Amino acid sequence: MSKSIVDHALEALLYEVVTEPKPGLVDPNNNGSHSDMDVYTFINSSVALREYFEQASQLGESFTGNDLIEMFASLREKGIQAEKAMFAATNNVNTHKGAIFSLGIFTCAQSYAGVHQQNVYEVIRQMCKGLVAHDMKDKEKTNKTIGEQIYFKYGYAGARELAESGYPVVEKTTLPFLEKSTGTINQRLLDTLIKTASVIADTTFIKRSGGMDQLPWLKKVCRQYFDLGGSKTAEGIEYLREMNTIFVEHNYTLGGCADILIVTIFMALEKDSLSFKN
Ligand SMILES: CC(C)(COP(=O)(O)OP(=O)(O)OC[C@H]1O[C@@H](n2cnc3c(N)ncnc32)[C@H](O)[C@@H]1O)[C@@H](O)C(=O)NCCC(=O)NCCS
Ligand SMILES: Nc1ncnc2c1ncn2[C@@H]1O[C@H](COP(=O)(O)OP(=O)(O)OP(=O)(O)O)[C@@H](O)[C@H]1O
Repeated sequence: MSKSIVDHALEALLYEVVTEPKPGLVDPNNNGSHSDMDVYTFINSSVALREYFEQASQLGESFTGNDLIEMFASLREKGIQAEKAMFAATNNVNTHKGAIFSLGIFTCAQSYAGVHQQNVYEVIRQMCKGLVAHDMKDKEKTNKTIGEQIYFKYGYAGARELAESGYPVVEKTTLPFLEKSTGTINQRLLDTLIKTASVIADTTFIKRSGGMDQLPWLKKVCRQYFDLGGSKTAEGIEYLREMNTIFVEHNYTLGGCADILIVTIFMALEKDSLSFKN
């Protein structure tokens, strides 16, 4: 088992939650739009997930079959157990459901890619081939998850769609953006979070804002943040605090963007491109 991959997965979870000020999301100073959790809940949840990331990494290292869809099926079983471990550690609060899915995929795929000298995004595409069709075949299902409801209403498959396409947004946009960014790690991660919010459609935001209509507004405020100089200016930071106030008023959040930030941090740590850069 590759120790550093597991360490990087846990570091990615913790780097994300300590980054502040984040609009709507939990950070050390503020619970954002999440009254049922705080930064300590996230620490408990992260530590409880170590075993899962060890299993995900081990699976990627040891899988010898030809069909990576089978590796993903096996990862998902472990993911379902990990969700139980998360709920047990958080008093039944959903801290890391999206991260169990996305970061679990990255941890497993990166381990497999290391052993087989393959491209991690290509490995993910092979693992998640047909995922949306596989998960979204029952329109009549009762008790649909938010992701399923959004898919059947708008045809957008959120976290599953990004996984099936091999996270092009990470490979082409958020990771290069983070790698080029400068400043403290906090500044670089804040800018990368807002960059992420300007390029993906986050189903937690769609759910909390009641549909797709507020997505153009979100893109506009992200642009405004960068026009003000982003995390390197006092105006940019003040704007994030104002965004947080608006997010809390409307109960908006960016849970999916946080997950994409987490996997972006994970890849940057794996590539050793996240040290302090002036
Ligand atoms: C696909 C997942 C994320 C959940 O699906 P669900 O239908 O509940 O989706 P929903 O859209 O509500 O999203 C869940 C979480 O994904 C994250 N997310 C939202 N949008 C995005 C996005 N565009 N990109 C990445 N992550 C996103 C958020 O954290 C959100 O809370 C996963 O939990 C899952 O497969 N659940 C089924 C049970 C399972 O197999 N669990 C084990 C997973 S390894
Ligand atoms: N720092 C963070 N703060 C808050 N949420 C985060 C953070 N990082 C990641 N997330 C993601 O946001 C999701 C939580 O969103 P949300 O609270 O809307 O879900 P829920 O608890 O299922 O729904 P609700 O609270 O509406 O009942 C988690 O799955 C988690 O992956």
